[in-house]
Amino acid sequence: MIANQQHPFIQSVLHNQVDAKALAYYIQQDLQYANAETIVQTALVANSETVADQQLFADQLSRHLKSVSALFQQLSQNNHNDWSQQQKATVQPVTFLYRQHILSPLPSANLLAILTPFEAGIWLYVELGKFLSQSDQVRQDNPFYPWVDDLQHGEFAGEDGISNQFMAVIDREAAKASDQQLAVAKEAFLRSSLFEWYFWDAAFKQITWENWTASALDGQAGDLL
Ligand SMILES: Cc1ncc(CO)c(N)n1
Repeated sequence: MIANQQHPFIQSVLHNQVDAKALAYYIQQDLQYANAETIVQTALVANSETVADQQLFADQLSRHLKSVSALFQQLSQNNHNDWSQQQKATVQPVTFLYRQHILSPLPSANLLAILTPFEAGIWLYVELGKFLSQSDQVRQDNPFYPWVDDLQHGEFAGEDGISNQFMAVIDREAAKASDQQLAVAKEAFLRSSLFEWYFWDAAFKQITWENWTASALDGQAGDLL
């Protein structure tokens, strides 16, 4: 989490120096990540054992779909990007890997396994939102302001926010899990935090499959992009 706070992309937000190309890449790739989150949330509904859990996940899925388009339209407008062009971008390498990471536990049909890597991303976003908001440096003229505002005042943060509600489900399910299931869940949580860092990094450098291909094929793969 601290590494995420210190990442140059987040630092550029803090200093109102977000690069327009990095933000455009972030918007397009996060929309693709959000589509994977939609699939994860349908699996959470499908694998719930009570109507109360089904309702929790279905209600959040509905809010997710509303906020995804509202927030990303606002970010696109702030960044002078055409909203109609943002939703059909190629899924780039890091986005591809992170999506696979949150989708991979779906066949397990296990609530703890499916919820943990997905909630880790929400938790990290809430914490980063808090970090940026408490810095008191991100104002309305900052193109990333709607993101910070959404995470602080939206449905995610706070005592009764969805992140805490999902954490409570994780704790409840963890009490019934085997040591091996707990170890897998913990690893999945940490890997999501790592993927979050790489997601900022990919946006900061606008990493594409073309970059990866050139880097691998021209034999100058020195720095891992
Ligand atoms: C990459 C990423 N992680 C977490 C969230 C929170 O839902 C998001 N929208 N995108």
